[in-house]
Amino acid sequence: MTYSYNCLIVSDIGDGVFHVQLNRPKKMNALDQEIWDEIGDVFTRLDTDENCRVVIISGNGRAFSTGIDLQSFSSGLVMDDDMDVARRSRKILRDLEKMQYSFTLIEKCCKPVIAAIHGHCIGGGIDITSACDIRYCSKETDFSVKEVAVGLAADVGSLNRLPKIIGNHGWLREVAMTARHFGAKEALEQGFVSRVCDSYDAVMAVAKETAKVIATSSPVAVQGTKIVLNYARDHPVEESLRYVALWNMSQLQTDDIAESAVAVMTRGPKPNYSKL
Ligand SMILES: CC/C=C\C=C\CC(=O)SCCNC(=O)CCNC(=O)[C@H](O)C(C)(C)COP(=O)(O)OP(=O)(O)OC[C@H]1O[C@@H](n2cnc3c(N)ncnc32)[C@H](O)[C@@H]1OP(=O)(O)O
Repeated sequence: MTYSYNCLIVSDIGDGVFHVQLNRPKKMNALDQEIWDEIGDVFTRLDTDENCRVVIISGNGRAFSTGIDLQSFSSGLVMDDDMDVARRSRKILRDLEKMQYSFTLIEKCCKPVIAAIHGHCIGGGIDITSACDIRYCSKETDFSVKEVAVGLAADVGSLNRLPKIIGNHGWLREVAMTARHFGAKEALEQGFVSRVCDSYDAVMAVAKETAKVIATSSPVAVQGTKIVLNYARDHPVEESLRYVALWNMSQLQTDDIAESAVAVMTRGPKPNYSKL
């Protein structure tokens, strides 16, 4: 599969690891409609690309992303006067759900997605990274759940996913209601990121290391783990136990288990697992 986009750079960086770079560096990867649509498209395709086992997402230039493109957002808010309230509202609903779904496709992609964050990660940048499986950042990263500062309640994932990531709801409500900026140290303390590195290059190096370990493991096991963890996050334990049992009813029949067991028992190298 070839991946060609206007606002994303997508590269196969080897060992089953793909790198998706947000690429509007002059606008600090602010999110206009085009990049929004491209994010949805690339994760739909990576989901079924059997050469891809893990994805790293990062930003080209000075930032991961400074959130919604405020220029195109404000011009998009000028509504068509010919529409009545009902029709205008239904259009807004459709547009919002489409925008939400682009980021939900990151979560739905059965390949693990690692966010390598640097510079600024603001508003929509938090929405994107909240939908990722693992978040690392560089020590100078500036974070903000900024939506309140631009007059809206965050509606494309932050308010929905952050409470599932961060245990300290008082802290979360404080940063979401004040739009206060916070740094890498605080993001680590609160569990939003799991590692802080010295620079963008160092974050990418650590992300690649983790990605490689995951990519050389059984894709049946890794993808099943993501799918089951997503389910467990949103359902009671009893239901998710049933779900994993039904899932593994088929997935335990994989050759990967016997191959893995031999490698573990003989302390041999990891097997070359078939693509999935
Ligand atoms: C329907 C709703 C769905 C989703 C809603 C999401 C809400 C959000 O995302 S809220 C967050 C909105 N973003 C912001 O508030 C950040 C705005 N940017 C800044 O505050 C600053 O750019 C900065 C991040 C503090 C960096 O400052 P500095 O280092 O001084 O760089 P600049 O000169 O300001 O920026 C360089 C260049 O990028 C353009 N730019 C940066 N961010 C955005 C943006 N979000 N939208 C549009 N353009 C942006 C900036 O205008 C500059 O462009 P020039 O052409 O060089 O002027």
